[in-house]
This record gives sequence, structure tokens and C-alpha cells, in this order.
Amino acid sequence: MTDEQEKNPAEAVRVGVLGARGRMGMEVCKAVDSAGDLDLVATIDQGDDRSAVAGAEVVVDFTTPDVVMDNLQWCIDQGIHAVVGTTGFTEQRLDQVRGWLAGRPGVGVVIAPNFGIGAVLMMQFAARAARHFESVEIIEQHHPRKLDAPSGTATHTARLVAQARAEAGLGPTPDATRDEVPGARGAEVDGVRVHAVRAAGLVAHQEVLFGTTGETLTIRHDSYDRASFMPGVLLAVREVRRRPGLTVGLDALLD
Ligand SMILES: NC(=O)C1=CN([C@@H]2O[C@H](COP(=O)(O)OP(=O)(O)OC[C@H]3O[C@@H](n4cnc5c(N)ncnc54)[C@H](O)[C@@H]3O)[C@@H](O)[C@H]2O)C=CC1
Ligand SMILES: O=C(O)C1=N[C@H](C(=O)O)C[C@H](O)C1
Repeated sequence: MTDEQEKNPAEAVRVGVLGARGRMGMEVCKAVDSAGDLDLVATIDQGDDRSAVAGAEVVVDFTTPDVVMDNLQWCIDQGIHAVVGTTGFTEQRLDQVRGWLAGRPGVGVVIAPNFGIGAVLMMQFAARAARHFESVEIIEQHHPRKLDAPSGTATHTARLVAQARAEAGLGPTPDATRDEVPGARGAEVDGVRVHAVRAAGLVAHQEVLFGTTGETLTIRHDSYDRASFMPGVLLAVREVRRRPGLTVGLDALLD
């Protein structure tokens, strides 16, 4: 069963949303509400009583990096599956989540740095291209109300690119430039330069720029509207109960 079909609450998956009054949370509430096979049972934001989502089978979290770990630990403790879009997931945090899940074998958690299908493909294409180019830089562009930089998508892309370069035996990218002003060459994530642009009018955009002798390749993805993330979020909500343990990224769900 998919969107727009008549709801049968007895059969629908009970979904709660954390961060429900945020930009993403509001979009998720709309998407879940209009999906025939999902039932929006609780919408929680800062200051609300989180225990209201205790009746949910799946919780969707789009909050902030400061609070997401506490939310996730609580959901796992309650035996509630979780779909997480919130950023801030270092390897150390992912290991912590794996540790919590080890004590709750039936519970599934999907954490995706980006739920846009095009963004997932952009990251896959970038990982594939990485071994063929001596130079690579990532330019991410977002709306100015975004709290963190670099974006979770850029950090994840840098990780994938660095891994592919290491597997191909590539060394550091050639660069003789000295920073005359600190930050002029961007930040370094896993040895990859990442540049974060913030401007009104933007939503979420990223370019991965590759270069080698006589040619460049630019892989670009643009989210112009937060609706672009919803097919990925709904896919994860429908799948997470069938995937115990931690799933990072949407890739496995799209195969
Ligand atoms: N994975 C993906 O595809 C995407 C991820 N994001 C990420 O999702 C997160 C949220 O993004 P936005 O919606 O733009 O931010 P936002 O600032 O509009 O929304 C965050 C919401 O969380 C609420 N909140 C804070 N503490 C809370 C708590 N303890 N319990 C419940 N709610 C709480 C805030 O009051 C706010 O309403 C960010 O980390 C962002 O980078 C955003 C877009 C797509
Ligand atoms: O804050 C946002 O807006 C986004 N956050 C995620 C990130 O940091 O990568 C995903 C997308 O880029 C939008």
C-alpha cells in the first residue's frame, strides 16, 4: 500500500515524529499523514513530553545534533525503531548506537545523512569517480539557518571519497597553495577539502569537483524543496522494522 490510499489504522504503521515543528519535521508529519499505510500518532518538539511517542512503532528524528543521541538511546530502550535524519553522526557516535542496539536485538535504526534519492546517487557516483582523479574538493551550499557546517552529506561524501582513494593507492591531492587567510582553502575532512556556503534562497546543494590532467568532472545534486527528502524518509519508515541493527545511509534500502 502507498500514499493517498484510504487509511486503515488497525493495519497502519504507528509513526511518531521528534522535531515535529522544525522545517523537516513539519514536512515529515505531512508526508506520514498523507500515506495510506502510516498513522501519525505523536508529534513532539522541544519542551513536549517525549513519552507521548511511546505508542509509536517507528520514530522519525529530525532534531539537532545536541539532542539526537539522547532521543535515540531512549527509543532503543523503549524498543521503538528509529529513522534518523539529524546530522552529527561521527564514527564514535555510530559505534555508541551499535552498542545500545546490541542489548535490543529486534530493534532497527536507519541513520541517513541525506534522504534525497538524487543525493544518495551523487554520493555513490562520487565514490566511484574518486579513484580516477588526483584532485577532489567538495562544495556544499545550504540555507543560512542551518546550524552545522560542514553538512552531514559533505562529511559522509568526504569519508566515501577518502576510502576509495585509499583503496586505489592515491596519496594527498596536489596543492602548493599557502592559506594567506585562515580558512581560505576550506576545512579538511578525512584529507578532503570541504567548502561550506550559506546563502538565503538555497535549500541543500552539493558539488563534488574532480580534476586530473586536462579534464574535470563535476557531480552536482540540488534539493530545491524539502519534499525531495520525503520518498527516502517514507521508504526508511516502511523498511526499518524489517532491518534490525544499524543501517547507515539509504543505499541498502534502494538496492
Ligand atoms: N538526512 C536528511 O536528509 C536531512 C537532514 N537534515 C538535518 O535534520 C536536522 C533538522 O533540520 P531542520 O528541520 O532544518 O532543523 P530545524 O531547526 O528547523 O528543526 C529542528 C527541530 O527540532 C526541535 N527540537 C530541538 N530539541 C528537541 C528535542 N529535545 N525534542 C524534540 N524536538 C526538539 C527544534 O525545536 C526544531 O523544531 C538537522 O540536523 C539537519 O541537518 C535536514 C534535511 C535533510
Ligand atoms: O540542514 C539541512 O538543511 C540539511 N542537512 C543535511 C546535511 O547536513 O547534509 C542534509 C541536507 O543537506 C539538508
